Amino acid sequence: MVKIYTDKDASLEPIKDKTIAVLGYGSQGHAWALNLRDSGLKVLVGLEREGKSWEQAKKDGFNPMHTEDAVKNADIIIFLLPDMVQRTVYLERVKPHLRSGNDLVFAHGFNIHYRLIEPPKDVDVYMIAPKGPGPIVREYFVKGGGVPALVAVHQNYSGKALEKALAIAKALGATRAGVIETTFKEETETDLFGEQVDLVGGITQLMRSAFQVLVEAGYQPEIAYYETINEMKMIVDLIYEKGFSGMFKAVSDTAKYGGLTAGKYVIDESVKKRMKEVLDRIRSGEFANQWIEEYGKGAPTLVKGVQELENSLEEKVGREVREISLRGKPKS
Ligand SMILES: NC(=O)c1ccc[n+]([C@@H]2O[C@H](COP(=O)([O-])OP(=O)(O)OC[C@H]3O[C@@H](n4cnc5c(N)ncnc54)[C@H](O)[C@@H]3O)[C@@H](O)[C@H]2O)c1
Ligand SMILES: CC(C)(O)[C@@H](O)C(=O)O
Ligand SMILES: [Mg+2]
Ligand SMILES: [Mg+2]
Repeated sequence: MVKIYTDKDASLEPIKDKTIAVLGYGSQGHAWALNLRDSGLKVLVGLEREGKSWEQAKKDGFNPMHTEDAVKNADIIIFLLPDMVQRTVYLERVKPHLRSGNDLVFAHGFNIHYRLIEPPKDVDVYMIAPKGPGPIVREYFVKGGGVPALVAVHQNYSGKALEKALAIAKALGATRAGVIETTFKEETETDLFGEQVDLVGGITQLMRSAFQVLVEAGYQPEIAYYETINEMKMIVDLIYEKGFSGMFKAVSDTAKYGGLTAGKYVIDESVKKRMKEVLDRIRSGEFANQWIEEYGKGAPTLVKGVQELENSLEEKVGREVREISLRGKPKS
């Protein structure tokens, strides 16, 4: 059984007198800066320029500063910038000011694993990778809980890198749930795989395809939305809390039988075969190269895909239907 670190296995001691620079104030950045500060740590927010994130950080009571200034004043530097931005910021703003004994910290292993960032030998390099979106990392913390995370050490110059990773995980709230040790390789490859075939790519495509089939067959879009998209949350909440068997216990025998038979027909071995191809492309570095190239061209596929999604019938209908279903959701 894998070792799961919880609050009792972690102490803030190794980082309590350190200054921490959080670079970026987006999805993860705002959650980390706020959680670490609420845990009593000294946090600076470093940003490239004044703008939306800068204003938000100010509203949240930080005194945001330019990246170099945060780096010069920090012992621990946390990269919470988009993965494609981290290399340039590292080379131009972080590396020139790095001091022996600094810590470079990541929330995802992409830049280290694919060697976009190659740190000097005299710094610690480690990761705390939350297994959930940034806003939830903040929400759970505020409510007294925490989102689970993975920790990994790439370089242990001080000999204390794991203790410090666990300390940050504790300050983030992650050890209130559970933290598992991994490697940069395992985190990077599994995280990319999960978000591509399942969490972000797979689920969106599955729900949109099911919605489109019903609408194209003449059913009302609102009914199709309730059925194929809106109810997913309740089903996934049951899986989250009680596993697949718990979810199966909550649905009818008709749904069980139909689900078992049609599910395997739709998501068949050919889907698994393509999932394996996706994993191969991640492991070989082909996906990383493709994404770097796409980003270099201004990310046209990403921009077009998001626009298409935003203008889709399912999003239009969703905006109306969500108002209705959120009205019914109990406030917690
Ligand atoms: N989003 C998540 O929930 C999530 C979950 C786990 C791990 N991660 C990892 O956390 C890291 C941060 O991801 P995120 O989704 O929070 O980032 P994000 O896209 O929300 O980051 C936005 C921040 O980066 C700044 N930024 C954006 N473009 C920039 C540019 N060109 N130059 C300089 N600064 C720029 C913005 O001002 C903002 O402060 C990544 O390594 C990601 O893989 C994210
Ligand atoms: C929240 C996710 C999908 O788990 C994360 O990996 C990301 O990249 O945003
Ligand atoms: Mg990810
Ligand atoms: Mg992830």
